[in-house]
Parts: sequence; C-alpha cells; structure tokens
Amino acid sequence: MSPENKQIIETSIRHILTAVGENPDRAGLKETPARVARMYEEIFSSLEKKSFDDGKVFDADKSVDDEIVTVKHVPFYSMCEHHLLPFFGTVSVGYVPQNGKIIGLSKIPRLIEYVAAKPSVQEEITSQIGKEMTKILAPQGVAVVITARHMCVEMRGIKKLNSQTTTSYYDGILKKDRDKKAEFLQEINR
Ligand SMILES: Nc1nc2c(ncn2[C@@H]2O[C@H](COP(=O)(O)OP(=O)(O)OP(=O)(O)O)[C@@H](O)[C@H]2O)c(=O)[nH]1
Ligand SMILES: [Zn+2]
Repeated sequence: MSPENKQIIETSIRHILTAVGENPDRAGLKETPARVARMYEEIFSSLEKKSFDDGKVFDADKSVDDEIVTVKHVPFYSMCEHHLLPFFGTVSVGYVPQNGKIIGLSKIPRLIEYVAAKPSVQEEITSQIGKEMTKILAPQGVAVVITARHMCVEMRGIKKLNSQTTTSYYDGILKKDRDKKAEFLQEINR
C-alpha cells in the first residue's frame, strides 16, 4: 500500500473516532489510526495482487488420478464486505488429479489466505477457491466446503451467537459422481 493511501486511512480513522464521540488524541488512541492502516494493509493484501502466483504443481505418477486429495479444516479469516466485520472458520478443499498433476500441499492454505484477504462474502470465496484450483491444476474435479461464523450476525443486528454458515462448491467429477462426492464429505466430516 502506498504511503499516500496509508495516510488516507489514518485520517479517515481519526474522523471516525471523532464522529463516534471519541477523542483521537487521548493516549490510548494516539497510535490507533496508524495501527489500523497497517492492519488493513495486511488483511486486505490481496487487493494489491492481481492474481495468485504461488500454486506450485508437480508431475506425479498417473495412478494419483484415482485418488481424492483432501486438505481439511484449514482455518481462515476474512472481512465481510457489508459491515467490514470479520467472518472466520475453516475451509476444506478436495480434488481429483488429472494427468498426474498435484499441487504442493502448503499451496492450498496459501490460496485460501490469498482469496480471503479482501472484503468479501462467504459464497464468493468458496467458489473463488474452487475456480482457482481448476485454473492451477485442471483437475478431474474439485470440492470446497467452508463453515464460518460471522461477527456481523453475532455481535450486532440479529445477534445470533455461535450460529454457523456452511457453503460448498463442487465441480467436475466431484459434482457428477455421487460416490466420489460422498467419499469427500465422509472424509471432511470424520
Ligand atoms: N449471503 C451472505 N450474506 C452476508 C455475508 N456476510 C454478511 N452478510 C449479510 O449481509 C446482509 C446485509 O443486509 P443489510 O440489510 O444491507 O444490512 P443490515 O441492515 O446491517 O442487516 P442486518 O445484519 O440484518 O442488521 C445481512 O443479512 C448480513 O447477514 C456473507 O458472507 N454472505
Ligand atoms: Zn457483515
């Protein structure tokens, strides 16, 4: 983020603090605008990256095409685009390789972090992760299941504490083949 844009955030946070009735110059708040600017740079970092460029792919033996690769319950944090409050939970990603192409296992959590690091809604990050997996690997099939808690639902408004939202995206063989889909779901629910 450019120094100019960080300065804009700092000034805006000062305005917000004043508008809600706070004194932005009191000791506890003095550093807050700069802190918030640094935080936004971090949690919205993917807005400055045009695309995900860290999906290392390996060529493995073709027999891997008979497997379902599942990386499950990866924690994530994002910010809802309606209220700029956090929503967070876990993501499980499964795919069936094609032509022996497999992705480095750490790259799936990296992809999740990339997709989540911007204002968003849960449904969109679910399908974006699935579509990125397809772009990187051209697998026979992909599945993404996200379960999350939304602070905008829990701490304000309707105030439904501990409620959870689940979203899922299926493509290819994991959409069409009931047995494969059931195997994936059994694995993530085990
Ligand atoms: N579908 C979906 N909705 C979301 C997500 N995050 C927040 N929302 C919802 O976005 C909606 C925004 O509704 P509005 O009526 O414009 O805003 P609001 O007056 O603050 O709504 P309430 O939260 O009902 O008080 C709310 O129903 C939120 O629960 C998300 O990831 N997906
Ligand atoms: Zn919200």
